[in-house]
Order: sequence, then C-alpha cells, then structure tokens
Amino acid sequence: MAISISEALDIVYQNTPVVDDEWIPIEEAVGRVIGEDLIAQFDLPRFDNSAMDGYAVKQSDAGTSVPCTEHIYAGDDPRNELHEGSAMKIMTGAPIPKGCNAIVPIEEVQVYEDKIILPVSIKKDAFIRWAGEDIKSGTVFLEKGEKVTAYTVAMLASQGMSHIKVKRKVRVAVFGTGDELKPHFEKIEPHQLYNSNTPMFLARAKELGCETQYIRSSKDTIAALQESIGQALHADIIITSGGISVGDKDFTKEAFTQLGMELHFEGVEIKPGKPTAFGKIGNTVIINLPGNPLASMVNYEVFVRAAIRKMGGLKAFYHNTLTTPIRETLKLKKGKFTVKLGRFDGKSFEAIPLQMPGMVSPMQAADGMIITEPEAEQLEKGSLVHMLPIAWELVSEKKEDLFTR
Ligand SMILES: Nc1nc2c(c(=O)[nH]1)N[C@H]1C(S)=C(S)[C@@H](COP(=O)(O)OP(=O)(O)OC[C@H]3O[C@@H](n4cnc5c(N)ncnc54)[C@H](O)[C@@H]3O)O[C@H]1N2
Ligand code: MOO
Repeated sequence: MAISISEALDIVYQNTPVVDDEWIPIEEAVGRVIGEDLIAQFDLPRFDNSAMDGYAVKQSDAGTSVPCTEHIYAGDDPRNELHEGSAMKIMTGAPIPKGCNAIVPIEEVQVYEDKIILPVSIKKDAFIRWAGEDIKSGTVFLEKGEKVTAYTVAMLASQGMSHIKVKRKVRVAVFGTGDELKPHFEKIEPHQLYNSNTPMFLARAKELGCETQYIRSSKDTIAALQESIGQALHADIIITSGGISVGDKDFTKEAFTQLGMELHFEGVEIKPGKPTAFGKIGNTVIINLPGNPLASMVNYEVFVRAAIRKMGGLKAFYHNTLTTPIRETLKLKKGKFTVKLGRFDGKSFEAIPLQMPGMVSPMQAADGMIITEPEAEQLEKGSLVHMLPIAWELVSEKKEDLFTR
C-alpha cells in the first residue's frame, strides 16, 4: 500500500538517527553542523571603546575649549581618568578612559592654539561601543544544529576558539542493480546501459556534505545483491536504484529483508517514483529508489535529502518552499501527486517542457521542483506555486506545506 508523501517524510524523520560528534579546527568547519550550544566566554566588544577617531570627552564640556591631555591608541590600556574641562585624543577601537561619556569625531572639533573647541551639542554615549553589545558573556552565541558559514567562523574566531564540536559527516554508500548496467569507465555493448544513477547519487551526497562510498552495480540476483549490501552495511545510509518494481528480476527489497531490513514503507503516492522504499538494518538507513533516472532523482531530492539533513544533525531539517508565479500554463494528470522539475529565474517558475521518468537531461536543466496535488488539472499562467529548490538549501525548523494546489 502506497502512503502519502507527507506520511513517508514523517517516517523518514522519525526513523533517521543523528550521527555523533567530532572536534575539528574552525578553519575546516564551513558547511558542517554545530554539535553543541556554544556559550560566550567573554563580552564582545571586550571593553567599552571608541567607534571613531576623535576625542574622548565629557558631555558637560560641550561648547567649551579644552586641552587634550593624552593620546589613546587601539591596543592601549588607559589608566588615567578623564576629568571635566579636558579631553583625550582617541583612535577607533581604543578603550575609552574612565570618566568619558561621549566621543567627538575629529571632523567635529576645531583646533585652536593648544586647545580644541568642542561642538555646542554633544549627545551622551555618542560613538561609544559598549562591552557585550555584540556578544554577551555567558549567553549562547551559536546553537547546536546550525550550519557553519564563513560568518560563523568569524564568531568562533572572535571568541578565541581554535576547534569546534561538529556532527561527523554522514557516510553514504551507493549501488545500482541491473544486469544491463555497466560502469561509465568500461566498454559497453549496444544492448547495455551506462549506470548513471550511482555516480549521480554519490555526487549529490558529496554536494550535501556527505562522505561517500562507491559500490559496483549488482547483478539481478539475490546473492549478488546481498554481496553489495554486505560491502555497504557499515554506512549510515545505503541508497540503491533499480529492482524495486514488479518485474521478474526485481529482488532489491527481498535481498535487504532477508538480511534483516525492517521495511518502513514501500510505495509512495508520488509520480514519478511510486515504488520508492525505506527501511533500516540496525542503525543503517536504507532507501531503495527506482531505476528510472529522473524518478530516482526526484525521490532523492524529496526523501534522501531529508534523511541526510536529519542525520547530519541540522536543527532546520524540514523542506521549505518559495512561492512564485508560474510562467506558462501547465497541464497535469489528475489524480496523482505529481512532481514537475523546472527553472526559477528570480521572478517566476517554468516547468521543463519534456520530462519523463526514464530521462536524464531534464535533471541538469532543473533548479527546483513543484509537487502538485491530485485535484490539480491545470495550473494557469501566473498562478502561485510552491517551489522546492534543488540548486540551493531552503529549510525550516517546522513542517511546511509543500504542495501546489
Ligand atoms: N507492471 C508494472 N511495471 C512497472 C511499474 C508498475 O507499477 N507496474 N512501475 C514502473 C515505475 S513507476 C518505475 S519507476 C519502474 C521502477 O522500476 P525498478 O525500480 O524496478 O527499476 P528497473 O526496472 O531496474 O529499471 C527501470 C529503468 O531504469 C534503468 N536503470 C536502472 N538502473 C539504472 C542506473 N543505475 N542508471 C541508469 N539507468 C538505470 C533501467 O535500465 C530501466 O530502463 O518500473 C516501472 N514498471
Ligand atoms: O517512478 Mo516511475 O514511472 O513513476 O518512474
């Protein structure tokens, strides 16, 4: 019995465990997922300091002329207190002296003989950067489950952290099945077919931040399949393609179940890709995708990508969509949840005109997809669709509505 896409995704999320942690240098951490909440060890800025090259003053001296008693540079540790009726020259980033309650930028004072004339109006606290206004000591400044970007690295470095605890990379093993398949680096006979799914799945897993293992495609026998499974079992996720429909040689699920796979679903109400199956052997997640390249790709984006995000420890692991008008009227087959690949040009979405489950070329052209509901017969030009991006990550911490009506 086929289940709905939403039910299938729930099963994937519920049954996909999260990998454990490792420590790595922050320079290596971009793209990784933070393994624990990080608490600031000190304020940032560490001390009250000047935001401008100028003069440290007392606001009450506005409109008077005062002598400049001292110069303070960034990196200095000023000991003397600022007294009424005087100023100290100060550079951007230098600690403000005790007693100072405003900074006047250089451009706003006039130098007259050995004194400076202060403007008539000075705002209290002007151009002072306060300790802790950026990051407060003792607070969580980065959360478990966030992805590390270049800007996260800036935060880590500003807290003097050389290493960070991150989720280890998800290990993905892939193999195809089919007597007709040949690896792309071997000679092929006219009746044979190059295995394009395995390299595609591995490449996509790498794009999604995983460690990958290539396993040569399996022949269509239980014994051959079980040999391939044996090589893959230490992985966190095993992805297969082919042999899951009702053909005479479709043994993929049987080979796994004989080895103890607990099958959580087989068959999803999705076109293309209905035969997709999901199961587990121990902690290893198994996703059997159809052999048809475009069908397998679509289900990879919907289910494998979801599993990789969940397993990788991302806080926001749910799919998210962007809402955009459709550029041309799109005819649909009523009665099915249908996935259409397409392109988003920043203003609207256009479905790729010719896309069939056995094709390869539409995948390369697509940077997003929509999932239409069974009631939809036609989407009128200009109507709004919910696009799941393929070419970039759009995720959410809560479940989002994925479907286009
Ligand atoms: N009588 C029925 N026939 C089929 C049904 C059905 O419900 N009743 N479902 C169809 C659907 S939907 C799909 S999808 C396919 C799924 O079949 P399998 O997952 O068993 O895949 P195969 O039969 O092994 O292969 C299908 C197709 O894809 C080619 N293929 C396989 N592996 C690769 C690979 N690694 N790289 C590139 N191409 C691959 C294979 O040569 C076949 O052409 O079943 C329908 N049939
Ligand atoms: O998954 Mo199949 O025809 O829906 O490719």
